Amino acid sequence: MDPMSTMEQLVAELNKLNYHYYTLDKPLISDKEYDALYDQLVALEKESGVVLPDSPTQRVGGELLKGFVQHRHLAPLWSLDKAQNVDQLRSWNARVTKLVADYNSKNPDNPLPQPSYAVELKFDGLTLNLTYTDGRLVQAATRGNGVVGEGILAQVKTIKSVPLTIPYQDGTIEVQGEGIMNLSVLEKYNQTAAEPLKNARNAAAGALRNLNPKVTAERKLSAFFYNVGYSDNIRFESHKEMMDFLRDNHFKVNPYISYFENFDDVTKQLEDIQERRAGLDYLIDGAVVKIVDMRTREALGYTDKFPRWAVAYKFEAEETTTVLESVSWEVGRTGKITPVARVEPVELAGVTVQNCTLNNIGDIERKNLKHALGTRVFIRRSNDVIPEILGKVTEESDGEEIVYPEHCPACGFPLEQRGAHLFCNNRLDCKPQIIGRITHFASRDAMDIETFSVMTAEQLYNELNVREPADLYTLTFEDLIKLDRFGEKKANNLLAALENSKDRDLASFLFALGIPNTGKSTTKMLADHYRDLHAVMNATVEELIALPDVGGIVAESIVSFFADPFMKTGIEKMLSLGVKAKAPEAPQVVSTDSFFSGKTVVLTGTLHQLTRDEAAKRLEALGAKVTGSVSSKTDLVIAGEKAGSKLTKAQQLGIQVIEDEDEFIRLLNMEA
Ligand SMILES: NC(=O)c1ccc[n+]([C@@H]2O[C@H](COP(=O)([O-])OP(=O)(O)OC[C@H]3O[C@@H](n4cnc5c(N)ncnc54)[C@H](O)[C@@H]3O)[C@@H](O)[C@H]2O)c1
Ligand SMILES: [Zn+2]
Repeated sequence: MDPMSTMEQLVAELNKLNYHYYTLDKPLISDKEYDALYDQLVALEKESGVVLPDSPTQRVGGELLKGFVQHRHLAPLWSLDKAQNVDQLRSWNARVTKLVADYNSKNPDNPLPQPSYAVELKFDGLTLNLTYTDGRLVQAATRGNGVVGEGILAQVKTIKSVPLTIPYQDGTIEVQGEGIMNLSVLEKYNQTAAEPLKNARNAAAGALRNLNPKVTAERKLSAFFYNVGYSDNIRFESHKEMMDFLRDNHFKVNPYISYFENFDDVTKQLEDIQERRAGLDYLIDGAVVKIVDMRTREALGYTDKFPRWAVAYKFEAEETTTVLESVSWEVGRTGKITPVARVEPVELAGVTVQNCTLNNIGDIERKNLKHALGTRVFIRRSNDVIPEILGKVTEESDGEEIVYPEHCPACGFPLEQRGAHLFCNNRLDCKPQIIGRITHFASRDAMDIETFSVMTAEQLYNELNVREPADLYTLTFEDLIKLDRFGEKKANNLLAALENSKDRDLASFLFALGIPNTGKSTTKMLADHYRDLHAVMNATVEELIALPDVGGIVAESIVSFFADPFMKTGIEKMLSLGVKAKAPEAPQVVSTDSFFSGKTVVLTGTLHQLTRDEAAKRLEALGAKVTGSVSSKTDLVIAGEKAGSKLTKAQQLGIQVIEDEDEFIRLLNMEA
């Protein structure tokens, strides 16, 4: 195809994509894919020197929706030039530096300062432009086509952090920011929504451009503000001054803004932001680098589309689209069946993605994926987690049905549906469940059997008939040495690791058993509370529910786990083979007649003869309750060296204080 026709096609395609993205808030492809097409058009325009009249490279944003009043921005709203990598960022900086040098050679009397830089996060949401007149919010608008936007005042007013009035009352200003939906809010919303939202950006944009402000309010949006685009009366000298103004006027400004004199430090900061990205509660698609000095900004000016004094550094995309090819079903150690999607291989965030999670059948239904085989879907991968399918690209398009299995794919046992999940109840005879249980038992947080892996579990299952964790403790050197890939050393290592594991504490042992719905913190709490394996095994639901953080489901899971004769026999077998399931350290008998018993004690300052932790343990053993802060309920404060505010407070409240460490030790020992 000749370049001209390619360009025409690209322009038509991109304009269609823009319409779906900007006007309908329902993108047809991912940003990553869009950017690739866009870059292709830019390259062709550069090569040919021709720019078609309706090329998207010449305009900002998209068409306005009908139904909203139009708002003409007092100053235009821009798009941002972008850099995909550090080289492109350096080219931007080279252009800036050159323009500044040119300016200075023409204006030697009043030169611009050396460029210095502000680095901000680039929020992925919807641009907001708020108009305040004499301190009152009078209009809020979308960016629209950059010159005219849609008035969405009622919608923006539902954002609780947007100030309706501000202290600054000197005429009219326009303030720009980004309306966003926090990821935690999106997750919560999706838990109960009839139609889950696929993406926080479109969720925010769709909510703000909904004619019904009640819908906007339900989405609980937030916003960050980063620019004063227009003002009747106020001029800023620097970016910093502008940010201070925004903060002083109660706008929510993101805390991650940093300033640099040196361009190399800017690139370091970008790496830092990239590392933080996964921990943020909102989407960012990059960082924005801006020139700090306002006079320099004016001198650099604007192209048709963006300011020359700022650039967006784009991060690797976390979202793309691909075709859902098939679904297979995996059996976990609790018998839970998890659907795993196979997709057409696609590059995403530096790796080739082929498998995605679908969580459970409830998830398939909620995401409207039941008839999605062979259709295009959005997938998302953040950090190292397994990519997730978000939903169909076009809700209307139907593909083949995902057929749910009726029998366990591993053992053929009929499956049972509980809530959103399918389960294979054939616990004693379903290979992946057994392998999963044994592998979990051996894992680091459980029995910590070194060098043990899934492969070991499979080999022991296949060749030595190991069917449950207890069988591990019957293995002999003669058994192991027969196995493939097992030399003398490896066999001895495994036996030694097994021997060591017998000394693991009760909490780890309980965790190793893999009680459904019961994680590490719960097993630790159980061990601390009961201090004895048989006491945990005999606990009743009523008893368990009374414990901290144990709900009905967890209590039921624990009781029915230990009611299972198979589990009981396995545990007794392990005990007889030398597993100790040792109670946590700290004395069992709590003294009731000591100086400290029944007293609420606060430890503060530095002790020299023992650590604060040790002191707390000793006190608890003597029947004291050790707490962190001094209040009227405190009976006694032990003040070590450099004790500060807690000591002062104790003195104010007239609480008994022991400041002499020797005296404290004497009292502790007296009771021992
Ligand atoms: N998937 C699709 O079909 C599709 C279609 C069109 C556009 N897009 C995406 O949109 C991008 C085009 O973007 P655009 O012109 O709307 O926006 P842009 O990427 O050029 O960025 C400009 C916008 O960034 C926002 N921003 C966030 N944080 C900021 C900060 N700290 N300082 C200044 N601005 C900040 C502002 O709202 C501003 O309007 C494309 O790169 C593409 O990824 C996708
Ligand atoms: Zn099975």
